[in-house]
Amino acid sequence: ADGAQVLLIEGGEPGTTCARSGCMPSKLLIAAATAAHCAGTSSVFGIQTAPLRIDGRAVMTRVRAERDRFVRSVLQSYQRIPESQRLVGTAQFIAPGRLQVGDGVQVTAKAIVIATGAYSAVPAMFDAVADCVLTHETLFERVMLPGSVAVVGAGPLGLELGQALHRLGVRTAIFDRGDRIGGLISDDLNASAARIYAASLNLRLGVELQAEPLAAGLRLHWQGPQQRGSADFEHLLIAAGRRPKLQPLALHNAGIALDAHGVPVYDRATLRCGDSAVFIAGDCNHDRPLLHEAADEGTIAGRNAAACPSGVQAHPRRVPLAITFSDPQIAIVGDVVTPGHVAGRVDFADQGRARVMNANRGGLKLYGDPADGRLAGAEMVGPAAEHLGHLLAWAVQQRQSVRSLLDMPFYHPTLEEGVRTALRDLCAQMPPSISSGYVQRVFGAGG
Ligand SMILES: Cc1cc2nc3c(=O)[nH]c(=O)nc-3n(C[C@H](O)[C@H](O)[C@H](O)COP(=O)(O)OP(=O)(O)OC[C@H]3O[C@@H](n4cnc5c(N)ncnc54)[C@H](O)[C@@H]3O)c2cc1C
Ligand SMILES: NC(=O)c1ccc[n+]([C@@H]2O[C@H](COP(=O)([O-])OP(=O)(O)OC[C@H]3O[C@@H](n4cnc5c(N)ncnc54)[C@H](O)[C@@H]3O)[C@@H](O)[C@H]2O)c1
Repeated sequence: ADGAQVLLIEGGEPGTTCARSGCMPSKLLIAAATAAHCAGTSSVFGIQTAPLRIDGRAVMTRVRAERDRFVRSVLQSYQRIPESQRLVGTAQFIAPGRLQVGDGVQVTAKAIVIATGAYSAVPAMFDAVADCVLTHETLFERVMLPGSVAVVGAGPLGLELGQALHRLGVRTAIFDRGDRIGGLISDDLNASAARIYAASLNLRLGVELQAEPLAAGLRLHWQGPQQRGSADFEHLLIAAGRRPKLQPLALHNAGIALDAHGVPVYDRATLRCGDSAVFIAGDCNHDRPLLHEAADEGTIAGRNAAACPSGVQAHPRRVPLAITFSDPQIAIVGDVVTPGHVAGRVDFADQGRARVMNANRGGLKLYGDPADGRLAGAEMVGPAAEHLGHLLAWAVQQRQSVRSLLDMPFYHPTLEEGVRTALRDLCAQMPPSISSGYVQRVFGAGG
């Protein structure tokens, strides 16, 4: 990188979390689940299919075969790194700027980048049923789909995998001790999402759990302000958050400050830990644990490590964008929390194209800054949120105003017309100096 001599130290299975047990196998499972769901719900269009039969072994065979292809492709890039620049073993600091790798080799470096990822945290309360616990690291290794699964956590991971398993015929229930779903922030969209998902999933929010082992499987008890119950399951799928994988690094020897959770204190524009020559990138810094952010951070940390100490630079970061690939999808874009920002909305229940597709569920909320008329952020649960989320993120990053976005073309009949409805509503919430004079140009129905 940038002329520096580099050594890559890998302590586990190379091939990345994304390809091995994260983004790619989860999307492969979701693709199978979507195929089953479409076949099972086609009667709404007047199309009858023979009784649906899901071959769990064939589903898992395809998931693993395609997953292995993605892993192989990562490994090919890894193997293109000259052998002299790769070291296998778990790294730990023994002094600032000095690492021990595995049992033997010691490495001294002018700068060190920590990019050790994260791991699924299995709460200690499930120790008694440890034999029944699945995580994203073990689920995709299975040859068959499980018979029944209780999913702990309704964040992006629990919602994606829980819904996919349900659609593939696995008896599934999703539990969360909080009341949020898929990372949604606004109360009204979150409540609407919870209603939508609860209509098809056994979704239990705001409950505390207790698990007891059975001869085969486990019994799960749940209790919350409005509900209590128990049921037996073969497995628990833990989707209760991922923690930075920092423990093996012995960071107390690294000469850097740590926060209350043991994560290095660092600057998110440079990824540098204090004034040290240590940089931290990806899931292990617990900031934006997503693939495109981890890749950006790797580049920034690598460049700055090569230039350290005199040439360390602050790098601009992209507008936040997070997508959950559940159905309906969830997208969160930019700034959705600043007090004083105004919001415009659309409900997809009556949106033309969404009704055509029988996907008329959910809503979109756009946030704008009344001081300058700029689109600041968006939150959505609804059809094609992965695509609309991108459009909105690009608009936010380009600092587009709501008025300038309303001047863009909107084809008919499209889901984008729903975005226009929300933009119009947002424009109406802006002060007259920004909203007045806007002429609604309506070509055709829908939207
Ligand atoms: C089920 C699931 C679905 C996901 N879906 C998406 C998605 O759809 N879109 C998205 O953007 N993100 C998704 N993510 C998140 C995404 O996978 C991660 O943000 C990304 O893979 C993080 O990359 P990383 O390089 O930080 O970590 P990793 O890929 O985990 O790499 C860390 C590496 O460090 C090695 N290591 C750890 N400790 C040491 C040590 N002490 N010494 C030496 N080596 C060490 C590990 O072996 C590993 O190879 C998903 C995650 C999960 C779990
Ligand atoms: N599409 C995507 O980009 C995607 C998909 C899956 C995962 N991921 C990434 O993977 C990481 C992990 O995802 P996640 O959904 O596990 O994390 P999360 O922290 O977003 O959600 C975890 C959920 O588990 C709940 N929880 C924690 N302990 C619990 C307990 N004991 N009982 C009941 N509920 C409990 C929490 O209240 C929370 O809602 C995230 O960083 C996410 O960004 C991304």
